[in-house]
Amino acid sequence: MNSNKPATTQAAHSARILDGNAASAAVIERVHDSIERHVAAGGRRPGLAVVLVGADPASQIYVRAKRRDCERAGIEARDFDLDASTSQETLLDLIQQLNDDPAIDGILVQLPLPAQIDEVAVTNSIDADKDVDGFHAFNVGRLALRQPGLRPCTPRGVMALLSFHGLEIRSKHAIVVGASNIVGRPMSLELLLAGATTTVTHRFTHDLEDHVRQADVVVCAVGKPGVVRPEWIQPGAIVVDVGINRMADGRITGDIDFEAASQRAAWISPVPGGVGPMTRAMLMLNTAEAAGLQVELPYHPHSTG
Ligand SMILES: Nc1nc2c(c(=O)[nH]1)N[C@@H](CN(C=O)c1ccc(C(=O)N[C@@H](CCC(=O)O)C(=O)O)cc1)CN2
Repeated sequence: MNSNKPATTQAAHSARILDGNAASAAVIERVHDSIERHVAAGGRRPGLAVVLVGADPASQIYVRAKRRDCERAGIEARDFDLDASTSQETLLDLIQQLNDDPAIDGILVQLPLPAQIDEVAVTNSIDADKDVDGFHAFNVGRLALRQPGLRPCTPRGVMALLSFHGLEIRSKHAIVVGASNIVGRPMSLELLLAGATTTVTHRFTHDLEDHVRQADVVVCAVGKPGVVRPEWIQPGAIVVDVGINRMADGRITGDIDFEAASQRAAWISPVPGGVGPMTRAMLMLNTAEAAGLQVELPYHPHSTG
């Protein structure tokens, strides 16, 4: 070992990790505590209907994990696994039964649905008070009008992940890359609600690079590896990667090169282990709230306005 080597090499900067596994475990524990207190006091255990249509491999993984989360949280999961050829009418009939069932507090229909079924018709057929995915037009409207009710799980999970790590968003310039109904649009509403100056980019946006370069907070939800290049990220930015891309070898990766972006960002969420577990934890939280329970959270939610 050469002890005379000049100490000129600087340690490479590495971002701090937005740890979705730790944050989600903390939320699920609080949901569990609240439910067990309620049940010990003679209350009914919350019930979640978990509906999977078809056998999409990714959906099967997510639904299996959600059913496991229900066990951890003390929520009664009722499983409905329907054939890929199920008609829209059959699915709407099932949702009507679940809407009318007093033992069911939340209804989750895993997306995407097979092509013969209209997703909008299905999500809007769920009783808005049981809409634990927060996709019903009424619940999205509430979020838009600063009267949040049941909120979409992924955007709520991103906000919870930031809060869990003590990150303040108010007055920051945030960019949401991708404008899907499930993530991008409600994500922009969450950021607005938290007081961020919010830009949403989408497939018709010119000069994505210019927008990303100006952002203090980058939330990327496209589902395309490399869509945001690491060199566009402002030094010290917060990077939240919502993308989940399955590689040929079975591994999953996000939309942004994690190693390279870590050299510039102050904080970054990994894939796996970032937003995905938070999406699931928010489903548990929404179900407890739909059942009328108050859950004391392990973080201070962003103040709204
Ligand atoms: N009804 C819904 N459908 C879909 C939603 C949703 O919120 N409600 N969102 C996405 C997928 N999604 C939720 O279901 C989801 C995505 C990822 C994860 C997750 O736990 N990811 C893990 C990795 C899991 C793996 O190995 O693949 C991680 O990132 O660490 C959970 C849920 C579309 N559909």
